[in-house]
Order: sequence, then C-alpha cells, then structure tokens
Amino acid sequence: MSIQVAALSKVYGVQKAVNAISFEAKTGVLGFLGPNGAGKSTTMKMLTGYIPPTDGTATVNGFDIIKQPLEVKRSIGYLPESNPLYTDMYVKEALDFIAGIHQLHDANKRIAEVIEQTGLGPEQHKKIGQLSKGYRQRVGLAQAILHDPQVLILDEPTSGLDPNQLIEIRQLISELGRSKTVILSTHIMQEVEAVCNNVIIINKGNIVANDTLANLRDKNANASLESIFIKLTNA
Ligand SMILES: Nc1ncnc2c1ncn2[C@@H]1O[C@H](COP(=O)(O)OP(=O)(O)OP(=O)(O)O)[C@@H](O)[C@H]1O
Repeated sequence: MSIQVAALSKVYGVQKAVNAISFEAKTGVLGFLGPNGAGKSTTMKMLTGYIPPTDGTATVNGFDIIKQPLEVKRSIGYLPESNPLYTDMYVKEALDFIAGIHQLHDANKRIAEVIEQTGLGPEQHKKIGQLSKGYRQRVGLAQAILHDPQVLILDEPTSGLDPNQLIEIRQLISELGRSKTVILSTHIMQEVEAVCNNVIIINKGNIVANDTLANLRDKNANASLESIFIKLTNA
C-alpha cells in the first residue's frame, strides 16, 4: 500500500481541522473531496511533511512521515493549492533547479521528457512570470513529477483552467494514475467522474465516505456524485 494513514489529527489552536482520520491508497487516482475548510489541504500538508500532525501516523511508500521525512519527500511529488513558483526563472531553469535538488542523473533528458509530458513545449523558453495560469499549473505539475515519484499529491491542480487545458491536464493525471498513487483534491465533480478510481469525502475533519465511485452510487440509489456530496456533507 503506497499510503497508509492511521488516526491522523491536526489541531490549530483550539480548532480540530483533521479528526483522527484513517485511510489507505494504492496505485490509481483517489479523489479527495470535501467542502471548503473540511481539512483536505491540511491532510495533504501532513502527508507531504509540510506540517507535523498533532496526533496519529502515516506512511508513504512504507516510510513514516515523522521518522523518515527525507525518504517521504523523495517518494512524493506535491503540487500545493497555491502552486508557488519562482516567477523570475525561465521554465527550463526552474526545472533544472528542482532536478538539482533531487540530484537527478541525466537531468536534461528527464526535463525534456517532462516538458513533453506536461505540454510545456511551446512555452518552455518563457519566464514563469510571463506564463498564463494554465501553463503555470503545468510547470507546477512538471516540478512535482520530475523525480518520477511513486506518490503524487495534487491539491486542486485544475482550478482556473480553461476547458481545453482541463481536458489535457486530466488526461495527464489519468495516465499518471496507471502507475502511481495519486491523491487529487478537487471541487469539480465531473473531474472526479473523469479521472478517479476511488473517492474519499471529508467533512469537518472526518471521513464520511471512502469507496469506489460505483459503490458510492450503488449505495445512494444511483444519485449523482454532486447529490451524494451534498447529502453527506450536510448531514
Ligand atoms: N495555519 C492555520 N492556522 C489556523 N487554522 C488553519 C490553518 N490552516 C487551515 N486552518 C483551518 O483548518 C480548517 C481546514 O482547512 P483546510 O485548508 O485543510 O481545508 P480544505 O478542505 O483544504 O479547504 P478548501 O477546499 O477551502 O481549500 C479550516 O477551518 C481552516 O480555517
């Protein structure tokens, strides 16, 4: 199992943002859904080692997020919700910088592959600050997959993309999900139906559904995912 989460909690001050959640994820795309403020980004930040949990444990690729943070970071590619980028760097320069951090051998070959995979070709000679939002998302994705990690954590990777870009990025995420474990946070139900094998719905820090899409529909009289989401997060 690529990701195992056991009773993971995060308390900010007096607020419990994530409440002892447990789940597993293996190869494929796991949709991580929930209303604003449900605890999705907080969970992703704990799994990637950006913030420590208050309680509980998790392993990524068999590595403990608290005891083996470097091994976890080597195994994981992370696209944070805010997609922070070095806007003064050229696309290739930024990828080269990330390749250096990961000490990749044959970096130029890998950078060329990732530019091709993320469709950055036509814009590769620009500075990141000159790119449109969709192309910046592609740079964020390219950085996340550059070291060919087994696990990808993508926090709303398609927010703000136009319909053409949406289709291309979703195709890429589906392709990645054939060989990797991908956790995808999104508010777009159509996207979940297009790319996710399994779905977790989180509400107020608690998991309220963890199933395949087909099972979720079966259990809810074949209702749309949107209706199921509304029912489970307003209960
Ligand atoms: N650094 C922080 N300090 C205090 N509270 C925080 C902090 N980060 C998040 N929270 C709170 O924790 C809760 C969960 O936030 P989180 O960002 O994980 O939600 P989310 O499910 O990702 O939401 P969204 O869909 O809006 O991105 C929210 O109530 C939020 O205000």
